Amino acid sequence: MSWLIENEPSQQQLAASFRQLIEAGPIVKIPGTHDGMAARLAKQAHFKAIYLSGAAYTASRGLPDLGLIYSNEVAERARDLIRASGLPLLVDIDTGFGGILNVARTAKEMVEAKVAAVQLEDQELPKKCGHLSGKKLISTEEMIQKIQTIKTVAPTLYLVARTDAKSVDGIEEAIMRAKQYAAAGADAIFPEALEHPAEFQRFGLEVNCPLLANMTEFGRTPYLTAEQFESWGYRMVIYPVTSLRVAAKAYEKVFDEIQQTGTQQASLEYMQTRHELYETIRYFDYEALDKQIAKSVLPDKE
Ligand SMILES: C[C@](O)(C(=O)O)[C@H](CC(=O)O)C(=O)O
Repeated sequence: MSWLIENEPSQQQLAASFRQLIEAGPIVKIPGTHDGMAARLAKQAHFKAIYLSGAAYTASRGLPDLGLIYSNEVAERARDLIRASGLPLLVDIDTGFGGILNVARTAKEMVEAKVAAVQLEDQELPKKCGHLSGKKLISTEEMIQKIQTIKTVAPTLYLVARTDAKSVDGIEEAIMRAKQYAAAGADAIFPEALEHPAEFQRFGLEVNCPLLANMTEFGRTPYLTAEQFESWGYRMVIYPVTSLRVAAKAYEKVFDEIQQTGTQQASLEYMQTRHELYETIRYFDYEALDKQIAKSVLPDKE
């Protein structure tokens, strides 16, 4: 799918595909794609759904993940990813960007952007990365109201409710909240920052609802495979910040090389070539749309 040259599914179709993927199994591996290029490459790698991470989105703007952003900004990036890939997108909407009315506005904007699914967390503002210390939670009642609001104003959105309670009040509280969020209408539960396989397993046994595992890097969760999560009953696993971390390290390295040597030549083999780049974004199909643009011929050397 590419915005101007292919038909784009509707929000309802994308949300239904997302739900169907989760229900049908096997576990859905959902990579974070922080921009349109990453979204297209994820599609090229045959992923069936993609994720827009709050941490990666904010970092891509040079900002910390501390609740500094607004729903319309995230919706705009979400729209880019959907236009670029045509894939069902799960968006991290943090706390919903405020209180109940802000949650309602966010949900509406996500539907307008053709987002298939959203992930809402039970932290207070300013929110923090789930794997850091010092988080504060809103009450279970307030989170339930937020969940019900989304279901009322945007019934087609697939809703993943995240609880950060494990690292604040312990696993019993996290399980209790998860059950209440599912009863309030959440389609799936995301238990954040679990630290041991036994905790993932316990959640799987006690919470009777589709579950999402967060396989972020350098966090509290040990590196576990999609197959392991699946064996404990999980239906989705996200790799939220991977694309951004890998890309950032790569350009950190090449910037250093240019500073040190005055040329980027030693890095050419790690780059997407001009040809590969144009293939990814379907450059020539866009060019062909306008007969006034002469068809480009690429230099032999890539
Ligand atoms: C899932 C998450 O909310 C995100 O923004 O992608 C983060 C990821 C991270 O900071 O590594 C999280 O709070 O786990």
